[in-house]
Amino acid sequence: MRFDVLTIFPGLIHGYLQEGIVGRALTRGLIEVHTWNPRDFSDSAYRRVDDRPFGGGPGMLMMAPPLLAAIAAARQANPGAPVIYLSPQGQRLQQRAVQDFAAAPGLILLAGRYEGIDERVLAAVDAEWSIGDYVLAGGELPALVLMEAVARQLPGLLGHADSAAEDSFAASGLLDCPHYTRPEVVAGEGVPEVLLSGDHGRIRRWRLQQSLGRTAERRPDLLERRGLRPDEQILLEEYRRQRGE
Ligand SMILES: NC(=O)c1ccc(NC2CCCC2)nc1
Repeated sequence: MRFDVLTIFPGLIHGYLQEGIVGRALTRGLIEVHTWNPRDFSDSAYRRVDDRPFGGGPGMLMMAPPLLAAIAAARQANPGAPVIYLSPQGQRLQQRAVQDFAAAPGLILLAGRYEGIDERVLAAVDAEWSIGDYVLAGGELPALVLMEAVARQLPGLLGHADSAAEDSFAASGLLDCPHYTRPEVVAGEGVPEVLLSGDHGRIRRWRLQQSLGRTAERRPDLLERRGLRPDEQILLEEYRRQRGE
């Protein structure tokens, strides 16, 4: 899958991609990442990409012409890829959308800087997405978040076991259960004995029960939307009894 990122700080994108699973996906050729710097598309002497806002107001805005030219170049290089602008005004990114993006032929990600971009650029943008309700100095981190979330969905990236487990929770719509590894005792705290029992049916049941309980406690909104199977309802009631709720 090919990602094209439009950014005046290409180093931020390439730097992050040296490590981790996205870095590995790059070296393994599972993904390609190209950056386009709007400065290279500026027709001004000083490669200007920003200017003062009409109507006044603090800070600077990114000018439309360099961004529109960079978008056109990226579309040429990544045909069929949707152009996505990362901003707090966008739709909230959730796992469902990540899975849909993973099926796209490619993605072109526009990372803004300064106080934002000229509104007329949005005529060349297919969708606006937000990674959360907070404001960052640039769209590069949101672009990297989207790229990593999508890359993890690509077959062959995580290796069979992990991606299957991951999907089970993403598909289950529940929060993850607690995890433990060696050493068995940490600061006097042991590991739930069920996990040492070797009884895989019991372990699966305990993990589902923990996911249900934690989701009910921390994200009741997720349960609202998802609903519970009768067997899950029973597990959750038992969880609550054990917790003395
Ligand atoms: N929540 C977000 O996904 C998000 C995206 C971009 C951004 N800042 C950018 C947007 C235009 C100038 C800086 N802040 C936050």
